[in-house]
Amino acid sequence: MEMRASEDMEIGEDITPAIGALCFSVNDSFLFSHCSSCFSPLPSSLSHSPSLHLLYCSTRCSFSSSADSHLLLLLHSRPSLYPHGDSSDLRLALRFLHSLPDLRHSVSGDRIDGLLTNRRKLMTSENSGDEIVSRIRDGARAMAAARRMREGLDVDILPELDDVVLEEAALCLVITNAVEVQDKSGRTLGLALFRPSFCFVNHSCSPNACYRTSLSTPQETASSAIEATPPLRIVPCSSSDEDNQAIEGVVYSNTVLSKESHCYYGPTIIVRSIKRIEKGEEVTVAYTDLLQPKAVRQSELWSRYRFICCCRRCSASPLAYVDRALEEISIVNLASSSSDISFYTDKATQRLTEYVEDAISDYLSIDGPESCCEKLEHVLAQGLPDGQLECKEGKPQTSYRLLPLHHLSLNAYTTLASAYKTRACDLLAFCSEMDEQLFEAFNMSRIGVAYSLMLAGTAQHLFHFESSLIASVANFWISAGESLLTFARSSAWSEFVEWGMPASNLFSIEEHRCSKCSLADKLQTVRLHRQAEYADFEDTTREFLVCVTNFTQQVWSYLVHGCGYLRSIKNPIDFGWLADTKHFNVLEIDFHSCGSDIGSNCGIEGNISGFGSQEHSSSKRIYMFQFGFHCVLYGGYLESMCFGQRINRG
Ligand SMILES: C[S@@+](CC[C@H](N)C(=O)[O-])C[C@H]1O[C@@H](n2cnc3c(N)ncnc32)[C@H](O)[C@@H]1O
Repeated sequence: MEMRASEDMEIGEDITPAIGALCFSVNDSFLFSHCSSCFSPLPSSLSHSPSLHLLYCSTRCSFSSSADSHLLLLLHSRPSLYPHGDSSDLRLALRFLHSLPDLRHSVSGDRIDGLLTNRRKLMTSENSGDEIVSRIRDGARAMAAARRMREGLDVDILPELDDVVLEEAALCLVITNAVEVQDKSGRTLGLALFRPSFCFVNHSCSPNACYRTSLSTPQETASSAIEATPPLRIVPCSSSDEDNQAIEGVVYSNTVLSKESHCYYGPTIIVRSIKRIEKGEEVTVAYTDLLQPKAVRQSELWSRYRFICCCRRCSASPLAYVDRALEEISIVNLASSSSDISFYTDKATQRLTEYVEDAISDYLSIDGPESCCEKLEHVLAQGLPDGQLECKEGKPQTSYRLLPLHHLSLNAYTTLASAYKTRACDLLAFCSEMDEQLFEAFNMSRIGVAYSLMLAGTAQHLFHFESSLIASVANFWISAGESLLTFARSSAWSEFVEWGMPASNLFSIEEHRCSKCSLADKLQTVRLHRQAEYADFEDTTREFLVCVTNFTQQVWSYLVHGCGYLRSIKNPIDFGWLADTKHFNVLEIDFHSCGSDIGSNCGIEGNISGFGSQEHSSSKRIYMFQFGFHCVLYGGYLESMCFGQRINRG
């Protein structure tokens, strides 16, 4: 089953109305703070009285009589029943089963009520050792026990595996179709199963659509019911008779769906085009993070959905540039036969992955951010630490380095941007006036800003080759912009700039409006007309890049002062030298020949006092502010393409 466009569509158009959820469930961690029915935050009087029962915000919401509350009691008294963590998918599967009017008529082949369970593929005997299979088995037994408990039956004797086929199928259906639901701040609150119009949309690693979820309370839903609803512009399609039979009657016509979607409250989902789509073309979304290399995407898709993606990007031969960039490491001084290359590359990649993951996990431990920064900067600057990869006897020491666009480098930038920010906040919490710690905190924020720019710049480069990366790029530019704005507005500047200006001067966007680009006007149009004009997208991007190239020249060396790895990056928004194929030869690549000068130093050297006083100039601060303003505007412009009206940030 798949969904095809019923008409031509431009970039940045909603292609479905708000599709309602069939059922939804909050994550375990929000059970006592959010309504189990509509996900709205609970009044503090309720959320401060921990209970083993599900909590609801109103009587209207407390209608559920599925076995989900019994499941919670059961898992609390017998945790060994389901030792796999969060139970929201089990509760969602129970709610789904409970919502079916007639189970006998709902099950058809590998589908329940038209939705694919994928149970046949997920539970085959050759997969029996997989983690997901034991999770489904244990989950299905716990669900069956909870259903027995609701019927008042004995739960001391656990049901046999053969007796939990329906529960197993419902859980497989949830794993195959459910989507995470976020609140306005981007926190994942829970899971939802949406109507078939969304569930029939397949995956691609170069998708032409994306989706956004939103939440509404019963009151908001009632008031929005009077608004005009956009049409459903996709239709289900299948060449299989079995599928067509199974979905008969469950796919709603445009009119019915338009009306019915307003009967729901809680999560809704809207699909939106991120590329031009022609009538009859399949509409696809991403089920996995598109900034991962092919092997990682394939492995994730296989373990959860059991399919091998054959999309345009995955089947490109030779490998698509973006995928090469995300996975290729540089090997310097490799003196071995060509047959050994892939052996060493695989081994080095495995070690680099372990090393980076280990460093990232340090972040959450006590004193973690500091050790995390040290390790990550070390691996970025120097590659695998000595002795991490055994070499054959007599071979010269080989160096394995991550290239700046490698997916592990991208993960490292994300973590470093956040770790430096955390370290700065921690330091500021303990320092009063101008002292060493204030300098250090300022230093940390500065490097954090530089890493967030690296992330945005590298993603922008990849986006040029793979336009479906738009949502990530939007997010990275907004984060980089927000970091720059916060840094420029920081009151610590007044300690360094002799003829400093008050930070309040850096709040007026109008005063600093750019005369060289039209980004601010573009976003204003989006706000006024609730729809952007994306026809001149390429021109807008070009204008933005011209402006930020200028800002980069003004502030980059200041931002990366004293940071060994970042100093080796000449320009964080120009990675054109990497796209030059000759540099991609794994044997030839050498940072030094690519305009980089990674030395033995990494991490921050010295402190801010090492700067000349002219470095902390008011003009630097203003450039920083204008740079941030551009990044937030451009990120907001891209975000409005992917998500419509969610352009409230900045
Ligand atoms: C949410 S459903 C999508 C609709 C589904 N094709 C159907 O028939 O109902 C997810 C399942 O669809 C299938 N699927 C999605 N994208 C696919 C792709 N690119 N290639 C092969 N199978 C895919 C997988 O079986 C996956 O578990």
